[in-house]
Amino acid sequence: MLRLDLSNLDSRRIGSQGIDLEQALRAHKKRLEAARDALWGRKGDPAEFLGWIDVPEDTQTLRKVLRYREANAWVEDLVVLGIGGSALGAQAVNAALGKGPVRLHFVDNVEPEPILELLRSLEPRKTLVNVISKSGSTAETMAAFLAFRRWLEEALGQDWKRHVVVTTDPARGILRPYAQAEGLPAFEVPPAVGGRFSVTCPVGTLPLAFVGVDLEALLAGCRKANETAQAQVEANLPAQSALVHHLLSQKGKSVNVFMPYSTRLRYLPDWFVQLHDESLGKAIDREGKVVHTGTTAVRAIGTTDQHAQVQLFREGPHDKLITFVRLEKPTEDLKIPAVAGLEALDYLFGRSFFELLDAEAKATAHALAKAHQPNFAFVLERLDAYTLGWLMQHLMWQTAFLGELWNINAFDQPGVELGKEYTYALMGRRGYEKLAAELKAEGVE
Ligand SMILES: O=P(O)(O)OC[C@H]1O[C@H](O)[C@H](O)[C@@H](O)[C@@H]1O
Repeated sequence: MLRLDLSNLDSRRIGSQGIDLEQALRAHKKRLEAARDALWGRKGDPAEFLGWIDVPEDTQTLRKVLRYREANAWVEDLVVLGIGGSALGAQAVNAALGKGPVRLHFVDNVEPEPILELLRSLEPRKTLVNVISKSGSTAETMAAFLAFRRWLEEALGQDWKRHVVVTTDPARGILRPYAQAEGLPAFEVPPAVGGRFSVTCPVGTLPLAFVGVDLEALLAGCRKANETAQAQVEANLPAQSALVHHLLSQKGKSVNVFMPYSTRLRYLPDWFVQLHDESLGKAIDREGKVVHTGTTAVRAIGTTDQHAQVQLFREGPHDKLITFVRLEKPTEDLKIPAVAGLEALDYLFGRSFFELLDAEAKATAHALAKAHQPNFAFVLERLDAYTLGWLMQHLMWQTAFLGELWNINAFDQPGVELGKEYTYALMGRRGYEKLAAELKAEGVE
């Protein structure tokens, strides 16, 4: 179960910084319905990159993933080589729900020391490498693959092939033909699913199958989010949270703090930051007009960041919308014991850690509201696969709705290309000689 707690956005509570949600829903009903119908209507067109809506229905692929996991019971360490959308979703779900027995490692940077440290800690015979790249061309992932493939081959000879599994586009890029030529097992990233929307396809499900996540439940939660995204505006949770973002951005809230009260959800903000920022930070709208849309998502974790960032959230610039994720029930709880001689702490004696966590979440949200800082919460009944799947698919929908409201393409990322090309030029890639010369003339070499 997932619900929205919008009480700290209410203009009756926080004044002009807030909104009257009921009135806003009425006023924007037509627009939200048009957005909803446009998204559902375009779903079948691969060029629209809305394939993530239907992926949770694909039980056949899930079965294939689960069969692969069963056939590879020897794996003790699974190394994911992937970056951005090819790593962040699985990383977030693993931290929240992964229970082993396999140890999952993510290589999503090219800093040599951590890669060497990981390589030195692994036993090649017990290690499976999952190289994940939709494009099959991302420099960081490919560099890591070259290194891990060599490491496996040096240790295992021709048997290295049993230790690599590829996840990539069914046709495009260099990984697919390479997997075919070498006879490597390979899973697909559906062409109409962008990386940051891919956690429910084998990009996410394959690594998560090795750490015992209930994938059936995760996908069922995603389907529940789809159901709400189809509903009338009054029951359409993604349309509502998107509207909140839209209206608050119009009130100058250009920063979007995403703050789960959960250490288990510590990587969810990283996943959300990519989803939100890459999708919505756009220079040009669908009509070709210069717009520079976007709000900047910021990571925070409660209670930890109460002691680091909340001072700014409360008293700093009024440029923020704060999104909390709160749990209603713990999976397990721990009593705080009474200790003689420390009676000053008797307000804690006999209470539980979850009670304290919950009190801090509510207290902080209320204290922010008192300072007229708008905030709202996704309230999860508990942290399980179904609810997390629901939340993640909800956030994908929220992003898609915002793309519609802002009339931008939420599914491309043209702004990251030039940096990649400069990298190729600096690395001396064939075909980039002219750009390298330009960079040199500009003092970059
Ligand atoms: O899966 P890949 O093609 O390797 O892409 C990995 C990531 O890199 C790119 O630069 C994009 O900005 C991201 O949206 C993408 O998730």
